[in-house]
Amino acid sequence: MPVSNLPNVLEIRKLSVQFGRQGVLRNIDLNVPRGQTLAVIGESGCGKTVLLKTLIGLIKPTQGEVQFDGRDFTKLNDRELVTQRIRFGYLFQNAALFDSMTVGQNVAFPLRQHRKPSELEVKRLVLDRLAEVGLPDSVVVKKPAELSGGMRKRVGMARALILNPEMMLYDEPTTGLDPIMSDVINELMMRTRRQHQVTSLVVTHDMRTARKVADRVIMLYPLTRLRGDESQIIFDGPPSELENYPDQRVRQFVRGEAGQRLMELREARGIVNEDL
Ligand SMILES: Nc1ncnc2c1ncn2[C@@H]1O[C@H](COP(=O)(O)OP(=O)(O)OP(=O)(O)O)[C@@H](O)[C@H]1O
Repeated sequence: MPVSNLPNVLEIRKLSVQFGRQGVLRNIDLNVPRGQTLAVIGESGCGKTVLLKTLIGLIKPTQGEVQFDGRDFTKLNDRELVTQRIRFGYLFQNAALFDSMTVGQNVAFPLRQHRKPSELEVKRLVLDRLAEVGLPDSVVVKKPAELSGGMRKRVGMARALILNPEMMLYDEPTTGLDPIMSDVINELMMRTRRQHQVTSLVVTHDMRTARKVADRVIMLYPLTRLRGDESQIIFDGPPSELENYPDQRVRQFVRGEAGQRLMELREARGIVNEDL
């Protein structure tokens, strides 16, 4: 069955997030079918990470609902949130490993926090997950500082997978990695989807990642520069439609062209036909 025919696991309704007087997200409506890999793109500061954090209750929305598997996350108390959050695996932007712990302790951390495993079970699961992300047993005793950026991301991924999440959230999974290591991470995300049948949401600037791993892409636009009350999601479709999409803000973003943005900056500064 095509992924799009599956029921929604995530339903976001009229979601708005505001910090003081700064509006970041406005009236976001989004349904994500179970098993889909959705990439969220958009320029720096448009609210991609805020969206991700709001989904798992790390940020409270000003308005709206986030239904995961039929449960409104915005209505849960802190204790319920902790229990529900283990259904998500979160790969943070910089892998966010604990520097003072070994790799083994980092990967085992969620397991020890939320279950009561025997030491034998911990060892087996940690080594399994590390093998799954292509890391040898020998890294278990190392500290994160001794690893390369790509290895740290993979350790972060092993940790995110240790409790068998239903949904994976990736925040800039390839940022700061060379093209080969980025592709290793892309392949791992695809394998994780196949092996664990997870739904995935990938926040990324990396168009290679969006094109390769996603069934569907949404592009968010910064609220401050939206025209009137148009939707903040200015693109929603398969990656193949990005390149020639009629909205030039989308085309220029995916092609990495500054055109529209330069014009807006010139307009804001009252400059016409001049270099910035
Ligand atoms: N906890 C917070 N308190 C106040 N403002 C915040 C908070 N978190 C994010 N912001 C603001 O919200 C805006 C959107 O931030 P966000 O991190 O979601 O952007 P982004 O699209 O993920 O950018 P990038 O691609 O650079 O990571 C920024 O202006 C940021 O300063």
